[in-house]
Amino acid sequence: MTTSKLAGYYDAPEGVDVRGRYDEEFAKILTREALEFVAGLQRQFRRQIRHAMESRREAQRRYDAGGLPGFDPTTRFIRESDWVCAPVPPPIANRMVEITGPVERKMVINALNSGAKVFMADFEDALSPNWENLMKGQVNLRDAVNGTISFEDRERKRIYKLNETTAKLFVRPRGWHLKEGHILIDGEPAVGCLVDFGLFFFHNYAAYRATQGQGFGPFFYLPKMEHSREARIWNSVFNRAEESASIPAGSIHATVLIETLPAAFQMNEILYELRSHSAGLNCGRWDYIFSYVKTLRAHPDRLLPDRVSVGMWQSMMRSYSHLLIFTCHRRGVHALGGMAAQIPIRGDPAAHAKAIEAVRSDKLREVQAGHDGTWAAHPGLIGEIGKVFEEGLAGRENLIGVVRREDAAGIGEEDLLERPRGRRTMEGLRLNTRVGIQYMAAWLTGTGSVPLYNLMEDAATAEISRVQNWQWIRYKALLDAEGVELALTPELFARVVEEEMGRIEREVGTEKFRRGMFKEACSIFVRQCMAAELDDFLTLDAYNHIVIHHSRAASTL
Ligand SMILES: CC(=O)SCCNC(=O)CCNC(=O)[C@H](O)C(C)(C)COP(=O)(O)OP(=O)(O)OC[C@H]1O[C@@H](n2cnc3c(N)ncnc32)[C@H](O)[C@@H]1OP(=O)(O)O
Ligand SMILES: O=CC(=O)O
Ligand SMILES: [Mg+2]
Repeated sequence: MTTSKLAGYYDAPEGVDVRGRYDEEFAKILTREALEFVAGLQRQFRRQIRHAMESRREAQRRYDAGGLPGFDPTTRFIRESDWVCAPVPPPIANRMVEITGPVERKMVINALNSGAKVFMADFEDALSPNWENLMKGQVNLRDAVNGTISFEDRERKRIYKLNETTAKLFVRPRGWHLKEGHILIDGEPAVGCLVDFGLFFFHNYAAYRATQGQGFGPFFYLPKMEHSREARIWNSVFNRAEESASIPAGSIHATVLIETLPAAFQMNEILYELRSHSAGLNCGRWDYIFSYVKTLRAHPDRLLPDRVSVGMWQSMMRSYSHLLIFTCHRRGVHALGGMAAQIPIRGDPAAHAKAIEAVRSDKLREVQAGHDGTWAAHPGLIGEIGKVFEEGLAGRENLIGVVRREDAAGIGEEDLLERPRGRRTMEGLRLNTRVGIQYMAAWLTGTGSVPLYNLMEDAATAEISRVQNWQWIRYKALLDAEGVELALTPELFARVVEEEMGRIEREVGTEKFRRGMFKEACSIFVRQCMAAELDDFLTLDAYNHIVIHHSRAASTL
């Protein structure tokens, strides 16, 4: 953490201390009333949040002692009884293609104009949560909701503005585990997701409902939950927000990402908790793979094969997505597919065609399985994905009430836990290392999603690289090195890191390598891969490197 001096003061209410850089634009977001609202949420829910995080640790202790996640016998009645969620709001009945991206100004405009039905504006996997990104993100979303957002690219002499028709906005706040170190509430760092949610809701609910939500909304995505008790907190947060804004109960709708292994056993329970606010579930496949390793960190019989081999074709991934579709459709809500990591490739038509084909076949699998819509990482993919889903939906808005997926009713614990099959290789270790370090270097310098080796990388995909290296080192995995088997020792890993750092320098160029934060990224990544105890999240330790506190002394700027 760094400290420097502050130019002005935010007008913060009693008990709230804003330590982030002062900026007049940010001050329009961080008003006394908005901060009061966020502080109110934190004060009302901090006990439950603390309990939920302690429960996560408690569950992990059971898994570390040899236990496995499973269906909860005490909530069998929720899984087995018939109930449905509140009706789907008409403006979001059709969610065929959803584009996602960080809350960066130009990308927000491009995403809203992209032709996708939904834009998921991301404060999470795709964003490095430094103060500037978070606050500018709030400014950008406010301007987008008000319809006034514009961006000038001086170099390219191009002005960006919103089209007549735009995607419906969903906002993804951070996960429960992340703190907002620039805002202290009663002396404690604020809960990151309550800052993201609270500021967005406070400033935008009225305009959003009037201009885009057709009287409904606002809409959210909720990440990285592990248990329905966490969904219960969100439901209470939504109730409080609706009450304080005097809008009808059930106005807010949220899609929960099923992207942790424990949550796969809690799909019904999560929907039940949020049943008056639900907008279905989404297969967050990348965090899900990360969570498989993390949850089963003490189980040497669960080593994953190379990251590239853990696709949706693996039995455990197929079971998880089919169970999600069955559960959502039974409860009357959308079952969203996930993100294919391929992106358009410039300057190599053959590689580009291959990438597009990979995306097309992933999306075909999704719609044929019964997903109502899916994610796109890049505007250049929307046409192709749209075609696949339009054909699959055949004129319908979604497949709720059409595809029941009764065959998934019998998916059991072993199906969801089955270890993915495939080879573990030195090449896999090298790729994990290169990707992990380069992603971390980007994140430390303010970029949360990057193209690497023609794939989209974000916090979730980078987590897989990290925990997979950790798991392989911890259990001295045997890696295939072009036909020879090598046991992965710390010495071998150290050699690989050195060689891959050399390769990164050659690939990015010496100048960029010198100016970037590759060395810092390398030391964070290596420490995490070699740690005796697995770090819960890549970004927890790294976050300390991007917190900059400004003191209240008069500015010398
Ligand atoms: C696991 C998960 O959580 S997935 C969800 C979170 N991850 C994401 O949302 C990733 C979103 N995608 C991206 O960030 C980007 O597409 C990347 C980083 C993968 C690739 O970025 P780039 O290489 O810069 O893309 P590229 O140069 O091809 O961009 C071309 C144009 O498309 C725009 N663009 C690219 N991706 C997006 C997007 N997701 N949303 C809006 N606009 C986008 C660029 O801004 C650029 O616009 P311009 O022509 O007006 O200048
Ligand atoms: O957030 C999505 C994921 O795949 O992780
Ligand atoms: Mg995720």
